[in-house]
Amino acid sequence: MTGTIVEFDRVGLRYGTGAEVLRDLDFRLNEGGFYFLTGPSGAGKTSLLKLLYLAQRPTRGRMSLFGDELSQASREALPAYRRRIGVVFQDFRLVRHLSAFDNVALPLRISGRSEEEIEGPVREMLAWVGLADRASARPPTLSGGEQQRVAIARAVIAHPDLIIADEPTGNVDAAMAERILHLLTAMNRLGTTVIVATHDVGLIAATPGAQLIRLEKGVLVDPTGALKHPPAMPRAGRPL
Ligand SMILES: Nc1ncnc2c1ncn2[C@@H]1O[C@H](COP(=O)(O)OP(=O)(O)OP(=O)(O)O)[C@@H](O)[C@H]1O
Repeated sequence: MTGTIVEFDRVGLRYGTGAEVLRDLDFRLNEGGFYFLTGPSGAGKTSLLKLLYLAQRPTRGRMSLFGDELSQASREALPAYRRRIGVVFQDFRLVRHLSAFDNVALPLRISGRSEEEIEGPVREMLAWVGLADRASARPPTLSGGEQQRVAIARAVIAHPDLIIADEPTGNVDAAMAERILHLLTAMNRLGTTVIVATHDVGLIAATPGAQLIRLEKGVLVDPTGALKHPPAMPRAGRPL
């Protein structure tokens, strides 16, 4: 896989009339790549992910997704692109009145799959994230870590072309973090491009094939070469 799935060309983002929180972002993500997005709190990681999952438009520059230039695309054009993306939000964003099963089933239902095609994969995915016995529970009755696992299952169930995960292991223990990473790397091996924002050095160290993108105060610290010549992987224990 050698195609470009994401391309940013001097992209900037500001909220309202504030200062730019992202500046001059110039980078590419290759189809089938596994990327970690790191940087201090407030550096702009979530903002960059919001651009990628089309919840924010760049205020400057050009951005392409799946080969199409989208900075000026109409609002009506965006849902078709969003359906190709699985997102794990930092705050989960589960549908409160739906069970864990129905939350995970949502992307399959949206894509028109029959109930027979949905039942097995959803049960299997819930079992994988350790929630087989919580299938009928609604999000408000689940712990933060359980909600996070439902959110991850929902993001990957329909085998999207791109998975975007914002701190996907922030609320789970080390064993579950390893399981989640395994799930993401398995999806990646099947061809899905994965980008994970994280402060978790252990997660990065456990993913030798991944590339690092680092943001500091809204700019890529290696804007020209971060991805063409990725920096060395950090050693466990070194702060990100
Ligand atoms: N909706 C918003 N309106 C105004 N400013 C915002 C908004 N969202 C984020 N910001 C600002 O943009 C900057 C980058 O925030 P962002 O959440 O992208 O950082 P982050 O790197 O994801 O941080 P963390 O690691 O703490 O999640 C911060 O200064 C933040 O206050």
